[in-house]
Amino acid sequence: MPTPEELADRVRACELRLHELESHADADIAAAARRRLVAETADADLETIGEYTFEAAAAEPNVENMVGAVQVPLGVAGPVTIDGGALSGDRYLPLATTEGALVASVNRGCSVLEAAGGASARVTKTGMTRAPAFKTSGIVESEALAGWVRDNEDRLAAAAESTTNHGELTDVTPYVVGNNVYLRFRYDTKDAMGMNMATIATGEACELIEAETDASLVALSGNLCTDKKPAAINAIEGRGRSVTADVRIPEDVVEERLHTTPDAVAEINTRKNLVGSAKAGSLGFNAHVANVVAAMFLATGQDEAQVVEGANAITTAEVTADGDLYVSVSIASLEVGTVGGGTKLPTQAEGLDVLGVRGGGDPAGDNADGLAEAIATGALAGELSLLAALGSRHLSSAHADLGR
Ligand SMILES: CC(C)(COP(=O)([O-])OP(=O)([O-])OC[C@H]1O[C@@H](n2cnc3c(N)ncnc32)[C@H](O)[C@@H]1OP(=O)([O-])[O-])[C@@H](O)C(=O)NCCC(=O)NCCSC(=O)C[C@@](C)(O)CC(=O)[O-]
Ligand SMILES: NC(=O)C1=CN([C@@H]2O[C@H](COP(=O)(O)OP(=O)(O)OC[C@H]3O[C@@H](n4cnc5c(N)ncnc54)[C@H](OP(=O)(O)O)[C@@H]3O)[C@@H](O)[C@H]2O)C=CC1
Repeated sequence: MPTPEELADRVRACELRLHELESHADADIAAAARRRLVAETADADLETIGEYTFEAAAAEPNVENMVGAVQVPLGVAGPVTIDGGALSGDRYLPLATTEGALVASVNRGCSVLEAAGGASARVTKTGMTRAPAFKTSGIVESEALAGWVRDNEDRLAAAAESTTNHGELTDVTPYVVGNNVYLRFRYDTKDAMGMNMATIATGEACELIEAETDASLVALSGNLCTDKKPAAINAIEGRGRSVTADVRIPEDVVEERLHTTPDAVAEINTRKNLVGSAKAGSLGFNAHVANVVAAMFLATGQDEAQVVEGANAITTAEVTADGDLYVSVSIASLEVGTVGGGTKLPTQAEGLDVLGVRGGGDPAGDNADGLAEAIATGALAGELSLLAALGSRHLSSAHADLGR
């Protein structure tokens, strides 16, 4: 086995390319060799980046040109009682973040949820989408293609599902724009977030379409999916899991633990999260759902670029007839999995263990539903705490005390 320095020398001599080192040494030595080369070029010390605790080989499906690992501090909020469709009982919520005051805020929110008897959570819609773009000769052929798709959903399902043991095609919706046709395939991907699964399955279905119609495939992803970009279609139609968490909090709990009133929280929610967001043209009618989505995504091995879709959330708050505070958070497009992607990495798998949702669920899909419910509960806690901090005018002092 060559040493890192010997491998680095061979790259310097142009005998090997930077991404070929794993073919000549184990993954840890390859990473060490790359670190040397990068440190030399950047004139930087990368010692801490090299102090990772898992075997580099474990990350081979997740990263290329590995040089080490970035460590993000991990905190927990809770425990909080969740009455979910898939997840029930007390859970600590794992949150990986560098934003001081965030975990404290979610923790305070969880303590309020506890004092109110816990949160309820349910997944209301499931489906990962992929929408290839087809080119036709014009509207006559576009309309014919849309018709062919509607008449042949069974054949498309058979082709798509031939590539997966778990995935099920649930719907194909055509969208026509002149000589462009976008077919939005939707799959139940069970416990997988499902982007690889849906992409591979859709590729197979596209071969059938090209064989049977005159349309030609331009791109397997035509952006109407929509992955990793802000898009109203996800906020309206959902993508991944559509999930809601809610709670009803007695007035005295709001006053004692949040230093504000149900009226103040409801008014701030309307003027900030609803009217303010509408005026801004935002898709996120919430305060900071992305904070919890991002922190729990990092902690549990989700695809962090999909925080974009995870921020498509609406927070509602109202005072009930007997003066309590009702608050809900509905995330329209939360793309989560408990198998595949980054979920197998050792620290991320332990993050899933904190919630009790590592791996495949029984029945399949239950663990990913449970993860979605836990994230929605964390988002609810975060919304409550931040809305209350705005009500009690504690936002800037909280961040001055904890975040600097
Ligand atoms: C900071 C607090 C919680 C203080 O809140 P407080 O009520 O003054 O604190 P407290 O000392 O009375 O403690 C209350 C509870 O908070 C928790 N707590 C308190 N301190 C800690 C700590 N060190 N570590 C862990 N948990 C903590 C804990 O649950 C504690 O209960 P206890 O366990 O003691 O019975 C509150 O002021 C707060 O939540 N502020 C809001 C901060 C926040 O939500 N920041 C989020 C990021 S803001 C942002 O990124 C987005 C933004 C704002 O730009 C979006 C927008 O435009 O809206
Ligand atoms: N390809 C693309 O365009 C994109 C890819 N990604 C990346 O895709 C990855 C996620 O894709 P994803 O398809 O979720 O993961 P993987 O590609 O890692 O595949 C997961 C596989 O796990 C198997 N599996 C085992 N048990 C279960 C179960 N209980 N439920 C569901 N599947 C199970 C399935 O195999 P089987 O299918 O045989 O049933 C499934 O295909 C991430 O790394 C992400 O970053 C992200 C965006 C776009």
